[in-house]
Amino acid sequence: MVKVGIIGATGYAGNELVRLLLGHKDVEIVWLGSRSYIDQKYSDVYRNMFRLVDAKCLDDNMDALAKEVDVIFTATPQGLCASLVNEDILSRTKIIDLSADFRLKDVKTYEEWYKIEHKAPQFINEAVYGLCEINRHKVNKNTRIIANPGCYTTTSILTLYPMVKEGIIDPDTIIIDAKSGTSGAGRGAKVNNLFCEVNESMKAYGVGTHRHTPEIEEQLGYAVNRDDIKLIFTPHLVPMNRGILVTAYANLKKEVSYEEVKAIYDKYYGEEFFIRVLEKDVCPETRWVEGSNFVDIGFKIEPRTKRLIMMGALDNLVKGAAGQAVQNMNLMFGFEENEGLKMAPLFP
Ligand SMILES: NC(=O)C1=CN([C@@H]2O[C@H](COP(=O)(O)OP(=O)(O)OC[C@H]3O[C@@H](n4cnc5c(N)ncnc54)[C@H](OP(=O)(O)O)[C@@H]3O)[C@@H](O)[C@H]2O)C=CC1
Ligand SMILES: CC(=O)N[C@@H](CCC(=O)OP(=O)(O)O)C(=O)O
Repeated sequence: MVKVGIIGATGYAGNELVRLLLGHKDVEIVWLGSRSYIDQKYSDVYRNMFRLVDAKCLDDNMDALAKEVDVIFTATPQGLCASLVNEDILSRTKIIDLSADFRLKDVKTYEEWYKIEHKAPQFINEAVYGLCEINRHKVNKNTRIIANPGCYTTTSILTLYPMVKEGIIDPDTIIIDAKSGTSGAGRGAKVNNLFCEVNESMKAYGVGTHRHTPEIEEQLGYAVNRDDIKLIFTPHLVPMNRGILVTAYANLKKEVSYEEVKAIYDKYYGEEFFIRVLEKDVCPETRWVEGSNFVDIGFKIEPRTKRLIMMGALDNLVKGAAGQAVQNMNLMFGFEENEGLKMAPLFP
């Protein structure tokens, strides 16, 4: 059995990790790390775990944890993983970081967009950007650190990547309109996320400044060997618990038919367990992926404006966080990539 520790187990992404790992046949959770609930029973914090998890929450001592487990998940705020990790820890255990600390390859870009000093830049190059469907060849038993992509970026990149890579769209014209359920903002109390602030309303935020913009630009840039792609990314907060919906627009570089675009999506994703390219004229909906590790993708050619409209939906806490992290763990330990992740979406 692979021994697992979770730092940030009491957050939304952490709780989702616990839920998924409980259903994984090769894993034992031995450390539930917290900051605010140390020595309290985990199932008192999350009553969905009553009679399923008997353990108490421990602290976030990564040095001690590294001596006990084979892999540590960090589901913690930006900057924390980088402030804890060191060479001794990485020589003992693997790290799958759900935050953004190791996602951007340029430390200056990270510090500029996150407004925090990076405390472990020496590990940035080593970290693998764990977008499994694109980078799985880079993840294996020797991988020590995974930068697990987040919810908006996973949806945006997977939806756009084949079209950028195959030169169907002009990457300098991309506009991404994204919507997220409120769990995307975490469990911490914030006025903006109170029921009356979110319910029956919708709003854009981080307009022109959201920190996921450079991450999407960087990853799509790798598809065409460029480091200067600039795109617009506008996230919106919507009154639902879970789910991300991305609608992306870009200019077509040439005239294409439905069959040509569909053939490209099928070439990239036809064999992928977790990516479902939908049938003609079917638009992805968050409700059809909720609770699962699936990403649903659809598209429409808009001949009047010579644009392609690409749509993607996933569950921010599963494929956008904990599910993708477990998928990466499976690759790192040589398990079936979908072990513990085969569940069908919830509905209603
Ligand atoms: N929510 C989502 O949909 C997604 C989240 N992510 C990323 O995952 C990470 C966690 O997000 P999320 O679960 O939403 O956040 P939450 O706010 O729900 O949880 C944060 C967790 O981190 C712990 N924590 C906070 N500060 C510290 C600290 N100084 N030392 C130790 N532990 C600390 C908290 O402990 P305690 O509860 O004990 O205070 C809690 O367990 C973030 O980096 C986020 O960007 C990525 C993709 C999607
Ligand atoms: C609704 C909401 O507030 N969402 C968060 C994204 C959360 C997240 O998952 O961030 P990472 O992908 O970087 O880990 C935000 O916009 O900051």
